[in-house]
Amino acid sequence: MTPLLQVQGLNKSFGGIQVSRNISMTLPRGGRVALIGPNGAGKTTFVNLLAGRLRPDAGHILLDGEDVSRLEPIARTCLGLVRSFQISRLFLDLSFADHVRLALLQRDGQSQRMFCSTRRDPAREDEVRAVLARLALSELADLKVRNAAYGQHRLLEIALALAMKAKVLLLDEPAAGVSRADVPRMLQAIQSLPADMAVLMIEHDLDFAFRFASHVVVLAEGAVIFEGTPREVMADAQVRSAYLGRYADRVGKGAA
Ligand SMILES: Nc1ncnc2c1ncn2[C@@H]1O[C@H](COP(=O)(O)OP(=O)(O)OP(=O)(O)O)[C@@H](O)[C@H]1O
Repeated sequence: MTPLLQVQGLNKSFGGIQVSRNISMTLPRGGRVALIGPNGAGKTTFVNLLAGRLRPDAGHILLDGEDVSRLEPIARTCLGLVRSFQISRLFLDLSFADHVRLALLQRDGQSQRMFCSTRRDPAREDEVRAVLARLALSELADLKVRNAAYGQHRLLEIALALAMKAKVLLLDEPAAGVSRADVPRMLQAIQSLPADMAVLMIEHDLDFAFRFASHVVVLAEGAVIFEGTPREVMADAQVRSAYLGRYADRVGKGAA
């Protein structure tokens, strides 16, 4: 079966410095993959290439077999390759339910309707409630984004990807900046996403990444240096020296 997402030989340079080196990987339907690596390894650049914010110098990105490498970000989003919404793009004076409603309207190609009609479609309202409930956000339905906590904003970003019916969700450090107490809730939210949605997450918090992922890709100096299960990644000598060092030792001791 064709993998949902296929990345073939992506290269990207900035001013003569190669930041992505011949990156290839696949993501199956429902895959849960963490992308890890040291600072400057090229993780964000890679996600920018996938999402369409950057164009590769060479290589291809195929979604469901269709080459999307030259498409604009919005066209990729419409095909189901969705990057988690950035907090800076939320509307402070709209509620959580409003945001989900807008995402559903956009998904269904009806976003112009919000200007033409104030009538609420009962089926859509059911869906708004279902999306919020899935992420345990029902109680915040009427809360304006302005009055919500940072961790709640980040949960809303995931709710929007759910509403958009993402096939592949790209998450850029979902736990970053979230208070320690809220991290388990974030993990739970991500784990509650539909089983057929593939999720690729960049994450510096390795405990978080390894709890989420069944497969881990390690980038260093722009290239994939290792892929495997969290256990295999922690056991690999090259990965330990390039990146994991103290983390793997700490976890190893903790487990002993
Ligand atoms: N637009 C750009 N122009 C020039 N250099 C860039 C640009 N974007 C990224 N870089 C460089 O590319 C390299 C990889 O950066 P990138 O942000 O992709 O790494 P990263 O793995 O996401 O790092 P971090 O974990 O610190 O966020 C870095 O050396 C960075 O300075």
